[in-house]
Amino acid sequence: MALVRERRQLNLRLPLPDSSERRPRFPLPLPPTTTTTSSTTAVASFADLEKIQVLGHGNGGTVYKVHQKKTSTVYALKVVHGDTDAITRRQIFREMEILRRTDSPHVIHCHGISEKPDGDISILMEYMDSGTLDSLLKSNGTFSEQNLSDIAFQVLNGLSYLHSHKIIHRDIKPANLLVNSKMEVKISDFGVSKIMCRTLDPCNSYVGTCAYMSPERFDPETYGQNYNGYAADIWSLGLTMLELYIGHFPLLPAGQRPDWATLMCAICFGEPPNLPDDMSLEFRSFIECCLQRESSKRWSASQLLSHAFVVNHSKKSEN
Ligand SMILES: Nc1ncnc2c1ncn2[C@@H]1O[C@H](COP(=O)(O)OP(=O)(O)OP(=O)(O)O)[C@@H](O)[C@H]1O
Repeated sequence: MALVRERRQLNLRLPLPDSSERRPRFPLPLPPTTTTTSSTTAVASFADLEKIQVLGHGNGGTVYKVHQKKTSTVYALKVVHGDTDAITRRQIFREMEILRRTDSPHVIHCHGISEKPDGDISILMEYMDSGTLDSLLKSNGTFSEQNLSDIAFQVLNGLSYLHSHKIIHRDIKPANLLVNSKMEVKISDFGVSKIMCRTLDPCNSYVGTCAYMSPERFDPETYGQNYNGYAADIWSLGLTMLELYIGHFPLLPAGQRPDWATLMCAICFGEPPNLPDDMSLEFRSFIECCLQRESSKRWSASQLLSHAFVVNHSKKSEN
């Protein structure tokens, strides 16, 4: 794998709205205390878990590597304290709601959720021992087409599952795709995701990491006839795949630190990203199917699962 030279940390999140707008307008109902549901697998007791190390800090919470003392089984435990702000709590409730509903080998599995009387929330998840695709890119460098085809196959299966259950992730990016040592890739972090109640629910809010947002999320009138959000996940996937191949955020020159306006212009009006000469025709076509500026021209997750880039490479992996 080639080394990534000029990789940089971008601040790609949109600024938060004024504090007056930050209170949830429709507070979500509180979930029941200590829950497991049909799609989650109960563990004996949260009290039997021992923290081993901090895996990372997210928006308002900390993720620990833990093990169950009786069985030595290792898990990841996300803990969000009760005194966090309303937006963070709203995000964690959304994540809990989605994790309770989902059961796919390509979506992070939740083993249980606990809520204490003081408001602390803990989500017990399967442990992914190789971190995220973002951390792998930083430590190992760019990915080969063969690896990317396999990654695309897995993420598309996850997205196809989510979309068929009317869930839009809205923050697909390398840092939200977890990996284990078997190179299994799973979609995580549902804090800004949306469950669509009706097919034509509007879905145009500015949430997620703005660099990976599709043109129609900035300008639904121009780029998103009947915009419903599913195609936005495909745009983000296209950018993610290209970033993992070239080693930097694809819509800007390597090393450029963009502000919000620069990013918006690059996404909505900039030239399509330059694709490297040595890229295969199949991969080139796959990226073009994801990065169509007009959302209705983008392929869906299930269509992309039959794209030659995914099918041909997954056939090679079987041999
Ligand atoms: N199931 C898991 N297995 C292994 N590591 C995990 C797991 N879940 C999260 N992590 C690690 O913990 C970090 C923080 O995760 P978390 O989902 O809280 O936030 P984030 O995605 O980094 O940020 P934010 O929620 O602000 O978007 C991740 O970047 C990842 O390195």
